[in-house]
Amino acid sequence: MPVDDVMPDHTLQPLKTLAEQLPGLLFQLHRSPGGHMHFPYLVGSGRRLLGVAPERLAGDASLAFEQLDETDYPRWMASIERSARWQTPLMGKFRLSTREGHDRWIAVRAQPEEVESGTLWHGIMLDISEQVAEEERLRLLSDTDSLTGLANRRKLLQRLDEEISLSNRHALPLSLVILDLDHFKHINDSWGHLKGDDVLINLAHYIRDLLRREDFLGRLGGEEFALVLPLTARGNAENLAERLRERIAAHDFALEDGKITVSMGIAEHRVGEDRNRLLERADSNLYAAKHQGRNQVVASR
Ligand SMILES: Nc1nc2c(ncn2[C@@H]2O[C@H](COP(=O)(O)OP(=O)(O)OP(=O)(O)O)[C@@H](O)[C@H]2O)c(=O)[nH]1
Repeated sequence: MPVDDVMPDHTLQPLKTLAEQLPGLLFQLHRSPGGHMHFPYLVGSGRRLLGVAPERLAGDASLAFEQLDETDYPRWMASIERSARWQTPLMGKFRLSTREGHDRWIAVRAQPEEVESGTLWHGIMLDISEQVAEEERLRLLSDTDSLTGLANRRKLLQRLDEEISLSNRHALPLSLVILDLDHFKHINDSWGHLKGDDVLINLAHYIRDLLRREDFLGRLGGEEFALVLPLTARGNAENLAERLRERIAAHDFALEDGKITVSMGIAEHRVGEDRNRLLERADSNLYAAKHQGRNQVVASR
């Protein structure tokens, strides 16, 4: 039953004024047993987000649902079905593409009621785009190394775990490369810590630009980086690492006559192997590369 029918006027007017201040809208959504939906009641400034005149939505809700992102649409239709069938609250969020071309995130919470003519939901939609953007900013911050802008250790290990689980499930090749700057202490000592930082930043960007999109580069810590190479067997990882090593040794990092070189240890994941064992094997190959004179790639163990 629409709100206007049950509320006295003196209560209704403040409610409407209040709703106009909401970053969203209050609504009733009706669904007939045959599946036709319409919005008998819509109030609040957020109505304009739906991009369709409320009078038209009063006859046909599908005009609003058509604005949903193509991945959200089937999900929401299924949620509405479920909520009607089990009389459970309808809740979640979806993305709306507005006419101005910005995506907005809308949160919905609605309670279904069985009525003679089908199901009637009473609910609220709120524009939560700012909160979602803030969550995304914090997520990025917690995943990013602040000096180089690469994935940090936490994110890198998380990605490695995901790739290991894919590799275990589908027996797909996966390689890990650990890359460490040679004699970096000497660079800091000779040119200062700030220059050392510049070298780390430039090296990170230089390597990233040489990689494919599927390859994942992160900073493990200090002057140590790691490359996760999905769908890459040891031989191919070795070719890539060798190419990187040569390019880095030839690159001008603006250190007057100083050159930058790197050592790398490679390990290809073995089905069933856990992350720590894989890291240990790559690390021990890196140690061998350092021990054998640096500026080289080792993939043997
Ligand atoms: N500028 C700068 N230096 C860092 C950073 N993190 C670690 N370092 C320095 O990296 C150096 C690492 O030194 P070592 O572990 O002795 O290694 P190395 O001198 O590269 O020698 P090898 O790895 O054996 O070739 C130390 O001087 C650290 O202070 C950083 O974020 N910025």
